[in-house]
Amino acid sequence: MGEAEISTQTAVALDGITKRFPGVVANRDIHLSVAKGHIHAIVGENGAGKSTLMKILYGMQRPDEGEIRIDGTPVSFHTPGDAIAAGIGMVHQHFMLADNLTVLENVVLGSEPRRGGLALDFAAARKKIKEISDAYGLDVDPDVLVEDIGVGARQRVEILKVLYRGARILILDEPTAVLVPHEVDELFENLHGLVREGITIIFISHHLDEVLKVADAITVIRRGTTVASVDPKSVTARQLAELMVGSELPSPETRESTVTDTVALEVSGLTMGNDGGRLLLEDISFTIHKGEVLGIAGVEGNGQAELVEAIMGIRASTGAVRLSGADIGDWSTLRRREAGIGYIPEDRQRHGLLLLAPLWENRILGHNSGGIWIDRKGARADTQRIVEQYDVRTPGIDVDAAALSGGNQQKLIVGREMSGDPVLLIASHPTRGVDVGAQAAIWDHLRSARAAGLAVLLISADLDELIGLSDTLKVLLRGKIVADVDPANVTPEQLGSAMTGAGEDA
Ligand SMILES: Nc1ncnc2c1ncn2[C@@H]1O[C@H](COP(=O)(O)OP(=O)(O)OP(=O)(O)O)[C@@H](O)[C@H]1O
Repeated sequence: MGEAEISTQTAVALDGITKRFPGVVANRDIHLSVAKGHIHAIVGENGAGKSTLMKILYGMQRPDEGEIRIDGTPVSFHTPGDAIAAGIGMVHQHFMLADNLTVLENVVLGSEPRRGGLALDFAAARKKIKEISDAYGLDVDPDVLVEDIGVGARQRVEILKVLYRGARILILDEPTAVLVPHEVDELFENLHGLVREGITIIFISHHLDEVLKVADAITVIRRGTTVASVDPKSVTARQLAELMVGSELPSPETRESTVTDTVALEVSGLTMGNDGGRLLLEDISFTIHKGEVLGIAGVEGNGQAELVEAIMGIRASTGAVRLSGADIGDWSTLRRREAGIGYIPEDRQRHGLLLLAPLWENRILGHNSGGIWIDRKGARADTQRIVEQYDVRTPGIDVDAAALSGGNQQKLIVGREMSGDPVLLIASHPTRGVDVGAQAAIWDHLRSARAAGLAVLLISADLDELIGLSDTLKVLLRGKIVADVDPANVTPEQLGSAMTGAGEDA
């Protein structure tokens, strides 16, 4: 490739990017070239340096070395504002929309310069939104409240928002993590619509099958550096995973039931009131035996969070919750934990970790009765064990949790919650954000704990995970269990449609 050709066709060029953090080189001499109008995927293990690289491209972090060129022109970003001005937009994994505002208001607010209290020109904004959604085939109704639309539509609003601000290069951070299969297909259609109109898309994903399906080019990052650029047509998911890890992967285990007759958790008639006249949970009953994984499938926001909070005693509910036969309905959350409930929360940054505390202090989080006596030595030794056993990539146990990559934070939480042989593990999205190798390792840990008698309540948006791990599978829709599904005989597509209520009346 000659220089001239690169400068006319390359939307983004990263040359020799290096970024150091204390004890870690997050990016080491990265070279990446993204062709204009391509969908370019970035894959790599947890902690490989993907997010850091994207933060550098979006002006959230400054590189220590290296050059960024946009459409051939060298740029230097100090803030995301600089990146946005250069035509770069970022869609984060956690949507940043205000539920109680309309789509139009969400798109306009935060992107319109407010001069001297002038009213925003909503008529012009509506016209522009219409133009953008027509041009790119993004189906959104500007006048609905965001709280009334589904996850896939919210994501379209986020994309529209950055296009509205003039982005021509979109960075998407694990865009499919929260979507059900048909929404993934819709998203991919939308992405194809965007690139046809000359938009360039860079996306990070751990879902290698999807990457192979949608990407025009793939770059693999391993331990901070770019190790390969591959053509999706010429590799398999397994080969891609092996490039990420740098060695061959073990073969997955087969399914074997370990369900016993001993009831670990019994939930009966669990009901939680009222969100504007609608029950958040309605008459939920099930039992989980020792050695059993009970999976709950559902589109996010259908009562999963409330169910977990009710069982953990975080939110009030009626009905009964029994752990190993004891009625724990009146117990505090801490007492429930001490009685043997491990809890992997949905939002690891808000509820799972103290980001500004070192890893070993995070080991104690939620597991200490509040007395003044803290067993530092024990906590440190056990943190070291978790780091090794769960392959948490970190310079040490004294760094703050905030310094770990997302996937490594997750591995730390899983390791902590599996410590001390819990009776019951409540696992909300236990492998969200972890790479395929770490996911297989966490599944192995869960399977062997299950074989030793652990009962697991599994909530996950990853349908392969739900189907692969669950002994019993139930579908939660609008706060009710609407279907029992046999995990041995269901495809992700069938499960996906049960989750959206498609088979509800069948
Ligand atoms: N603010 C920070 N301070 C210190 N170290 C950091 C910081 N941000 C990232 N790191 C380290 O840089 C490395 C790369 O992290 P990064 O978040 O870029 O990985 P990633 O590939 O996005 O991982 P994941 O798939 O888990 O999200 C990791 O070792 C991480 O611990």
